[in-house]
Amino acid sequence: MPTAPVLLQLTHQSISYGDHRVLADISLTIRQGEKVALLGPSGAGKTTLMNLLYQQQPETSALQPQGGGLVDLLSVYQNIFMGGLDRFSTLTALWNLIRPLSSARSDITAIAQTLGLQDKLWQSVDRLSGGQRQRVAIGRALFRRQPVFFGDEPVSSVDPLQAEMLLAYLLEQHETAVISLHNRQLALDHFDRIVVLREGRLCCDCPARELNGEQLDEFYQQVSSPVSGLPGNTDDGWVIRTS
Ligand SMILES: Nc1ncnc2c1ncn2[C@@H]1O[C@H](COP(=O)(O)OP(=O)(O)OP(=O)(O)O)[C@@H](O)[C@H]1O
Repeated sequence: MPTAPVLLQLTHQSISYGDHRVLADISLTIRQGEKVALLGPSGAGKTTLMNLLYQQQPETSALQPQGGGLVDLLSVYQNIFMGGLDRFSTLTALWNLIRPLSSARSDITAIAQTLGLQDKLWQSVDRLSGGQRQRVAIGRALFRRQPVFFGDEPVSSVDPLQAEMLLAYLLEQHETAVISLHNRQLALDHFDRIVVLREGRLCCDCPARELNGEQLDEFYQQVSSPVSGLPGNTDDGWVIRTS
């Protein structure tokens, strides 16, 4: 089978805030079509890494930042519409604020229905629950209609059943995805590849089928990698690193 083209690539990349090193010597290649889960303890550098990757393909990507990045005083409809702003002229977008465009309206209504938000379409998002707000942010990413999805804990505020369904839907709707999660089982069940960061370093980059929950749990506890016994190189060209 031919190897898919490289979509995103970092080579020995480091990032510091002042004298605080946040990412250290990261080399990472993501190919078209890959579904990559990004794991690691809080503060490990996942958001920083995701932003770095997103900056390589902003025009063809939808980014769902941590917290959603919604505009509180606008409605669910308007927030979802913002995902597609690039496709409309400024005048059309402004007009849409006053009177929703019929074409966008039918698309956004369909997205809201898929996300169980049809009853909230005209409500301002500051009156929604955390899980509902997160679904609006997913709707905005879906309306962006791009092949690549970056999600920073995109389903952390919804209940476990919804999290499974929404994650599966997001992965189905995007050709390539990089998603940070704290739920290790979701990562194992839904992704091809799992990348784990610890203290700004890559400590695991491995096909999901070669990992289990206990190994992933240990990344949150131990200094050394629990998969150090696994082969260093796989047929897919992924390298397992130990911290
Ligand atoms: N703008 C900033 N200025 C200074 N330090 C920052 C900034 N953004 C992040 N950091 C620091 O960089 C480190 C990595 O942060 P990052 O948000 O990338 O981690 P994370 O793995 O996504 O964490 P979490 O799982 O809690 O969201 C943290 O120590 C954080 O305090």
